[in-house]
Amino acid sequence: MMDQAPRDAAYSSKPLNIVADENIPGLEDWFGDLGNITRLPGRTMTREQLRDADVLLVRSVTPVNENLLRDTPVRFVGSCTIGTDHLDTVWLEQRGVAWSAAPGCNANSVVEYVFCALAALDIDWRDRTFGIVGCGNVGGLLQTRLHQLGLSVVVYDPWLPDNPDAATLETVLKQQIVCLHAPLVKAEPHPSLHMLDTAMLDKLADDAVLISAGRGAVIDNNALLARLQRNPAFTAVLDVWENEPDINLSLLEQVDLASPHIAGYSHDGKLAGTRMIREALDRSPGLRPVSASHKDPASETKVISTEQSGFAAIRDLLLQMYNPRDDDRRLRAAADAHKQGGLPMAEAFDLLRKQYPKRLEFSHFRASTSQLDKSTRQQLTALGLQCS
Ligand SMILES: NC(=O)c1ccc[n+]([C@@H]2O[C@H](COP(=O)([O-])OP(=O)(O)OC[C@H]3O[C@@H](n4cnc5c(N)ncnc54)[C@H](O)[C@@H]3O)[C@@H](O)[C@H]2O)c1
Ligand SMILES: O=C(O)[C@H](O)[C@H](O)COP(=O)(O)O
Repeated sequence: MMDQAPRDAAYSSKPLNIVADENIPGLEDWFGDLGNITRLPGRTMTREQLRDADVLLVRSVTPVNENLLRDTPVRFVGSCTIGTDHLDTVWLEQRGVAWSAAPGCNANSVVEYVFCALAALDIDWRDRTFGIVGCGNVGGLLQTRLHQLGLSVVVYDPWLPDNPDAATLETVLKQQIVCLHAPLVKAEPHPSLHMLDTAMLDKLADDAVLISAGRGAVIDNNALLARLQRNPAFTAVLDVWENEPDINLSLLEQVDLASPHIAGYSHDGKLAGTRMIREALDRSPGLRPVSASHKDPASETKVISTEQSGFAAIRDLLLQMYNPRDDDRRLRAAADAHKQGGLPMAEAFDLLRKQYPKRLEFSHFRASTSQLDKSTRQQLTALGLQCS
């Protein structure tokens, strides 16, 4: 991350021309006071569209590199995402273009997705062992939650050898539930591209559950397809895919729970990304600090309850808040429609993401739990629900 002075000093005294991905929520609230905002589809942005832009705001689908920015006046690039693999940060820094991503903005959303995915598959995690690959904001938060739930977890993160749960990749892959939260890294010394190839996938037990919510290409998708065809009892949950948005439809048929890269798409996580980029821009020397007229929307609280007890109660409450089966159903329906001559799959995948329903994080819910036993209430609290 680099907060560096833009080269044009006059830049700070005039309204900014902001070009932004049309799928960034809260743009007007967080950037409207700075100048003009032009909204464009992120996937197809061109250099020509940036010829008058001072600020470029993107999501993960826009490769930001010399090809896009050469000879443009862009002096600040903000990506309202955790991932940065779409940014050529070396080129940006060489050119003195300030940039920022939004570390951790939707980490909580991804962790909630993991528990809801297990609930949707009716997998009682309370007697399973967990392995986490990549232990940053997402993996680290999942690790903390698992500790709070009193569960056993080992983690593989080559940059964090002192993590108290550190283990080899092989050991992590032998756990009953394996969660992938590594970024896509192509460079040595620790590339993650196809880190799970045929040999590594074979380390997973036949009845393992593999949840992938980092970046698609961390798993060799053809190797995963072969493993699933060989061993249908193996459970795969895929939120991220190789070659998004043009995903492998044979793989989609084989996975147990599928979604169009929306693990981080809670309303809270998306808005946090927008806010963090505004804050980064305000810290950027030479850009005008403006009186903040924007504010976070009032928080909503919804009351939920259940007739169930024990794990069934936890499962029921989680799925009332967010049921990944709905995402799975929509993605499979889009694939079926495509096969019958509907939209190209890549367009359908992007449309599902663009039209994603508003999803609130657990903290917005109060569970009416007086009839539940103490241990169940403690687990719900550890998962982040308010209990009454
Ligand atoms: N599915 C989604 O909606 C969604 C949402 C948020 C983030 N993500 C992806 O998840 C990734 C992780 O998010 P984060 O917030 O934890 O990022 P982070 O940068 O906080 O942490 C990433 C961790 O991965 C580790 N790492 C790097 N190379 C590795 C390797 N080869 N093997 C194992 N670990 C490695 C790093 O040391 C770091 O601790 C992001 O980079 C992003 O690509 C996906
Ligand atoms: O890196 C991230 O923050 C997530 O993968 C994010 O949810 C990606 O969403 P997108 O930018 O593709 O809309």
